[in-house]
Amino acid sequence: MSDDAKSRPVSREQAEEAVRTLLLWAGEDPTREGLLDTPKRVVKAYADWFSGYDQDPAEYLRRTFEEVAGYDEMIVLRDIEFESHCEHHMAPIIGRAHVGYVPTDRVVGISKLARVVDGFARRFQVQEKLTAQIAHCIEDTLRPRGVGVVIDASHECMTTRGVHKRGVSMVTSQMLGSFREDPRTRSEFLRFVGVDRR
Ligand SMILES: Nc1nc2c(ncn2[C@@H]2O[C@H](COP(=O)(O)OP(=O)(O)OP(=O)(O)O)[C@@H](O)[C@H]2O)c(=O)[nH]1
Ligand SMILES: [Zn+2]
Repeated sequence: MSDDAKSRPVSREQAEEAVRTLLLWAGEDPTREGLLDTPKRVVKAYADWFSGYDQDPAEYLRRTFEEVAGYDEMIVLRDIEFESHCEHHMAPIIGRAHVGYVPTDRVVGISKLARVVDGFARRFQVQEKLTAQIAHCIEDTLRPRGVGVVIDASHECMTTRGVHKRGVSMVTSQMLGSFREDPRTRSEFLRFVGVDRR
């Protein structure tokens, strides 16, 4: 959500006005000194948290390494910390993603997998959708033998409000190709990721 984004149906000023409305609704006085810059700060924070709408995560996977083209074993990036927001309450989802794939001919720089996670996480999300989007993006772009994504995250809409259950985390997975069809590949990935450690 960059400042100069042209396709937004509302302006930054309108977004700031909406924050002022929420402050009023909560019982605050948005004209008191401590809150004067708050709408501006909130909109700036949103621009950061929701910057994923300005990104096409598939673009991060376009540059592949020829030098490792012969490598055909599993590659796993685990413990990728991310922050997202649930689309139901706009509350934070804080967690870790684990991403693995077995390449055919396309291998990417490992940081790009983390960029794909962030590109989808920095949107309003449902964890199942986030998990599937990451896996399908890698499948569609790299055409690997298989891909697996596991996400372990806590939802603040469940910890700071509603049922108030702290320490609960939600685990989701999306396995495609050999990760779905071959039980050995699937269990190798889950062993690498170690989601059963604790
Ligand atoms: N499956 C799934 N559910 C989610 C996710 N994020 C939030 N939720 C749930 O979405 C549901 C929304 O339920 P509603 O009954 O419409 O909303 P609510 O009255 O605020 O529900 P409570 O959270 O139970 O107070 C809640 O059960 C949330 O826990 C997610 O990523 N995946
Ligand atoms: Zn929620």
